[in-house]
Amino acid sequence: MFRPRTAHQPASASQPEAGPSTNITVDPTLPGQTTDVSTPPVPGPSAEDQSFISKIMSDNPYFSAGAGLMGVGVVLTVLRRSLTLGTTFAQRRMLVTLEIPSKDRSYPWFLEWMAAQSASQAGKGKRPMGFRSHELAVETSYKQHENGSSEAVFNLVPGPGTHYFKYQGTWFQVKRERDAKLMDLHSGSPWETLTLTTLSAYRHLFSSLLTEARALAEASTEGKTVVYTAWGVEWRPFGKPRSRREMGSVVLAEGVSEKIESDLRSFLGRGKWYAERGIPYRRGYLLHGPPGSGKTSFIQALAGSLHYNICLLNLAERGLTDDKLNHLLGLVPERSFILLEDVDSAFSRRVQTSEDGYKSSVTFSGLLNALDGVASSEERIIFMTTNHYERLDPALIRPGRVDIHELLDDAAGEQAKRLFIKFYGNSTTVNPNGEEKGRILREGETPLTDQEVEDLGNEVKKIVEDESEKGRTISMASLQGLFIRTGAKESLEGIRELCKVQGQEGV
Ligand SMILES: Nc1ncnc2c1ncn2[C@@H]1O[C@H](COP(=O)(O)OP(=O)(O)OP(=O)(O)O)[C@@H](O)[C@H]1O
Repeated sequence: MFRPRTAHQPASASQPEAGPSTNITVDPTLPGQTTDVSTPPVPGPSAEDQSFISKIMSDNPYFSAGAGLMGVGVVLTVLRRSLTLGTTFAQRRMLVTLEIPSKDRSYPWFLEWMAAQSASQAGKGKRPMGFRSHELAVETSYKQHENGSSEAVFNLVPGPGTHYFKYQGTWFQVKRERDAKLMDLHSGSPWETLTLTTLSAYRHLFSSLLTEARALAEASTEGKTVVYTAWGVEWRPFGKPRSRREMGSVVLAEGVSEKIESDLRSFLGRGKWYAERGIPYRRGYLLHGPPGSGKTSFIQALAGSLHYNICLLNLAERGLTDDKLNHLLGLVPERSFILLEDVDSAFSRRVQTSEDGYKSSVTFSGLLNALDGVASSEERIIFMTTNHYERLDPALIRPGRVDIHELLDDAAGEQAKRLFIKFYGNSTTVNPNGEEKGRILREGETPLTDQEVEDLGNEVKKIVEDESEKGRTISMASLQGLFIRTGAKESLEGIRELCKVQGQEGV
């Protein structure tokens, strides 16, 4: 309360001085006045206030409930945190995970294995693996029948998400994750990862599971030749694996096939010998000759006979650069031939131009460097084919790059006879895929005796030789086409008609 100063009061006494504690003299007669007032530096709740708060806390049910809830929340948070930590710790100690990125070779093997498990369980009437999930993916494969026709088989496998399966009595979790942001730049497919988890004690099952998956993948290509083509900077199987072509189904001039095969067989397995002498471990073969003389068929048959696959490379492919070529030739799948077809069209004038005028970015020196493969000491078997030997640059076919040059020509008399017997003989015959089958007679055709086949074969030989003397030849591919279309006797006249002036294009 404001009071006016009285006359007897000294001015100094009535004016408070600055300071933490100021003594003010006031009229003691005034009620409610103290003689010594201390001004506290920080205002705070008085004892009265404190007792008020605690009273509210204890008396007010809302406040006490809130405080209780807060306490429960804190406890739960602590529990949850400890549980997470505990789980992580337990996971680290007790669980083991295996990551298979989509880049890895075992990735398609494992998916194929999962598809096979699913299919076999479904076949046994059980609920197939992964069916518990609502996220399925389809893995389509082809099944080839005895008669050569093929049928698409759809296998449902667990799609992206988490799934469980049992292997050798142990539960596994498999997480299939797809990263929408990450792309495999070369294949254009989304980046995927499979993470397998199981108990640490069963970690050894990972390797047996992957071995089983690999064996299954290999079994599907057993007896087949896989043809790979370049896909960006990696090799990808082209189409389904093909049945191996029998060596006997490709009829070459006397001794040619045996010569190449024995050279290759003696090269294989001599890596140490080459390494000791510092020679790059590679062998190059050039098969040249007119179209339809069996160059590609022979390479296929040779690959089949040695249980090799084929990496087919088209040098005129768009986007193929020196770097990519070098990379591809350095990453050839094991047990594979590299096949460069029609190398003449690629580099006949040291500039590679495709039919539509597209100029490849692969340079001639880039090809030579890639073929030499300075960086690689791995086994390399390179086959090249051409219809125009004379157009090839000598640098491309010099020794060391091409070790064996072999001409596969139009049919010689003896070759034509052997092919005739293969088609019309009673013991063995070949179908167009080169598979040896029992003789299938055409409608109204009477089987020939062995003697008749031999006699007709000799006639075929004579016709081909006579025509050849006149400078008229026939390709093996044309003979094959004729033998497929006509009966044995009619084919003789057909051969005469089909013989062309030597060097004429076409089969
Ligand atoms: N010597 C042969 N023996 C058996 N069949 C052959 C022979 N030559 C060609 N053929 C048949 O002809 C067809 C074409 O043969 P292939 O593609 O191997 O010939 P190519 O010499 O590689 O031809 P191109 O030079 O045009 O590539 C195939 O179906 C094959 O079975």
